[in-house]
Amino acid sequence: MASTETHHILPDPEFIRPVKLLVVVAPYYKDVTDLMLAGARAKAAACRADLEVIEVPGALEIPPAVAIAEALSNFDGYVALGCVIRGETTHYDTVCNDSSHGLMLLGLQGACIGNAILTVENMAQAVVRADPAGQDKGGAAVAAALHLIALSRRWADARKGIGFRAPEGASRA
Ligand SMILES: Nc1c(NC[C@H](O)[C@H](O)[C@H](O)CO)[nH]c(=O)[nH]c1=O
Ligand SMILES: CC(=O)[C@@H](O)COP(=O)(O)O
Repeated sequence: MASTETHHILPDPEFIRPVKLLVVVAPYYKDVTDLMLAGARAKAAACRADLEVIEVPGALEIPPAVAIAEALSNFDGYVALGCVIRGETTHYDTVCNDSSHGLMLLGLQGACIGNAILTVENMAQAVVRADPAGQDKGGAAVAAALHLIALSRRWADARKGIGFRAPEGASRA
């Protein structure tokens, strides 16, 4: 008669790979991105994720930096930190639309990206959203990237049968 015993399969420690995140910061408004970086670091520490931080001149350079890293390095995911404040011309629209659209295109190709490029009317709006004690958009972007990484690993490992090892003698569930 078939055993009715339930075998609890355990995550195999060798398959719990630490997460490597690349944080791409555009310090066009450094006081704002410093706040978001503090929130990002706190969230990453709480989730035991490793962070590497690089800077680019502005928000328009964030998607290309992510694309280069995705092509040439081995990060599990990316966090975009930037702040775009409307000026006198339509350049605001270009910077906002092209930076967010660029990240979305990379995401649709499988890059795990949390986007905290703030697009605001003034500095007061930016600070409220950047402050870890406020809306903590930097921490939220880390959480978003980690969520996508978890999904990616869940389905990749399932496809390869990786991640779980039944106890000795147990039949694989
Ligand atoms: N106005 C803002 C910019 N503008 C700069 C562009 O992002 C870009 O670096 C430049 O056009 C050179 O390619 N960047 C921000 O991050 N925030 C702004 O408010
Ligand atoms: C978001 C921008 O590109 C903006 O800061 C540029 O200011 P302006 O439109 O006054 O040239």
